[in-house]
Amino acid sequence: MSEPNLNESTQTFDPHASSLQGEVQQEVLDELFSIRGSIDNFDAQLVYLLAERFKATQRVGHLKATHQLPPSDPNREKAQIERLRSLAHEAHLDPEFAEKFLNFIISEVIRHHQHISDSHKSNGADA
Ligand SMILES: C=C(O[C@@H]1C=C(C(=O)O)C=C[C@H]1O)C(=O)O
Repeated sequence: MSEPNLNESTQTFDPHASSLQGEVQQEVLDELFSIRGSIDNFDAQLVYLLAERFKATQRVGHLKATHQLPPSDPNREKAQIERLRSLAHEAHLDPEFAEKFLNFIISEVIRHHQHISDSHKSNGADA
């Protein structure tokens, strides 16, 4: 996985941005900022993980387009959802949320695959 780098948006990010400044005791804010530091690290990992997942699914999209395969694979999705729900249960994450999250990602992947397939066809690759 590629390493997060310090680009403009990460350099200008203010980890202490808050609507609570001046509203609560400094002690409380300090604890909040400390917890938010972890949240920011998790968010960065999520973005980089998702980017790697999309790189892999793009490869699947090109493979499917080359071999005229459909963008979605409902049986694969069913198996993934069942597995993810079980993992979520083990991890004390709401399985409903895990399923919704995976479906959200998969629907974006299918959209990409449709796009790849359309471009492939309009480039005359299947002629
Ligand atoms: C990536 C694929 O294409 C689609 C997207 C999936 C995903 O994002 O995991 C799973 C199944 C397919 O509907 C695949 O077939 O493996």
